[in-house]
Amino acid sequence: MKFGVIGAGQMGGGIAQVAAQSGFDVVVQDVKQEFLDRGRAVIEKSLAKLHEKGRLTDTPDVILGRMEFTTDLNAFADCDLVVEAIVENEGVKADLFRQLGQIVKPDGILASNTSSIPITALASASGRPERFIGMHFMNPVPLMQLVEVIRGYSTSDETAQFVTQTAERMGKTPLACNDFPGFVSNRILMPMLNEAIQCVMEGVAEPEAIDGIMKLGMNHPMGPLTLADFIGLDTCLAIMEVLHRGLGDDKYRPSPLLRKMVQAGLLGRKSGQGFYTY
Ligand SMILES: CC(=O)CC(=O)SCCNC(=O)CCNC(=O)[C@H](O)C(C)(C)COP(=O)(O)OP(=O)(O)OC[C@H]1O[C@@H](n2cnc3c(N)ncnc32)[C@H](O)[C@@H]1OP(=O)(O)O
Ligand SMILES: NC(=O)C1=CN([C@@H]2O[C@H](COP(=O)(O)OP(=O)(O)OC[C@H]3O[C@@H](n4cnc5c(N)ncnc54)[C@H](OP(=O)(O)O)[C@@H]3O)[C@@H](O)[C@H]2O)C=CC1
Repeated sequence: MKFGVIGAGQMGGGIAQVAAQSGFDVVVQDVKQEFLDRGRAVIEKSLAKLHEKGRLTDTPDVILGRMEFTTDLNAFADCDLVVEAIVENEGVKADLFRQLGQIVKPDGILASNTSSIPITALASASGRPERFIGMHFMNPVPLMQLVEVIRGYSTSDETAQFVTQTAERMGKTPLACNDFPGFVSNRILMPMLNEAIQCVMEGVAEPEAIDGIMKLGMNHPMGPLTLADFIGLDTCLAIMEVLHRGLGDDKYRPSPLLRKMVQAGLLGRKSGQGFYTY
């Protein structure tokens, strides 16, 4: 199977890595060579770590040998499945899917790793809504079990079955849900992270204490502010905006502090500064 991934950021890189670990031939595309180089370096580091722990069936070199890195979208022409993992912005994703619908072979399946954006709207933009689906991996992809599989209004049974089986071949556990803003994962997770940010703004406690309370008191593996920094505060804000707009309820209003931090360029781990310094 030929597996395409668009975006060599934290999610795209992880998806491409796990696809190659599973034996698929993988093409990764990003807009600039420097993003591809950075993505490849992250994959190499992750593979080295997994190899050291005896968790790979092939060597990192063999796995990397199945991967091709390119800035050319035409490289997706003969892909059986293309998963998009670019910025969480509906307009930008829709533009990309409009192009991909023209490039990828007619029986190829297109999928979005979006955290929250309506799958049905992206499916319409692609011009092949029956062969379009949400395939939502969790961060960090090499370590997390779940793939949320989201059917759009016109997604065919064959497409859903193919993507479910592909997720299983990647060693993941696919779980199905319907096309509502934020699906299940982020409808439940993101308001909690937003509330933790609101607690910082209102001075309820220091960030370390908020995270410590949720880790020690609720057995969460990461505190909510550490997790928001890890996901990216820009992505968290984009998801809250989709929830707020899409569900029309003020309980999903993004915290003003979250908005302000994104405006200031404090995006969390990826920019070196968020609630913590990296
Ligand atoms: C926003 C969305 O749309 C949806 C989302 O994805 S929301 C985010 C969902 N993800 C989460 O909630 C993650 C919550 N965090 C966790 O589950 C855990 O902290 C974790 C699995 C990330 C890390 O596990 P951990 O037990 O806390 O410990 P940690 O010691 O940091 O890491 C375990 C090992 O994995 C390694 N590791 C971390 N990331 C890795 C990666 N990408 N590849 C390979 N190895 C990795 C670490 O280096 C570490 O190795 P050592 O044991 O040799 O030191
Ligand atoms: N972060 C997370 O925890 C999770 C995120 N997601 C979703 O995955 C997607 C990607 O998120 P994430 O990996 O964190 O983001 P990143 O910012 O790490 O990576 C996005 C990558 O896509 C590139 N890109 C932007 N626009 C285009 C384009 N038009 N064509 C090709 N590449 C492009 C970016 O380049 P540039 O740097 O120039 O913008 C960047 O390299 C989002 O939809 C997000 O909601 C899903 C699950 C978890």
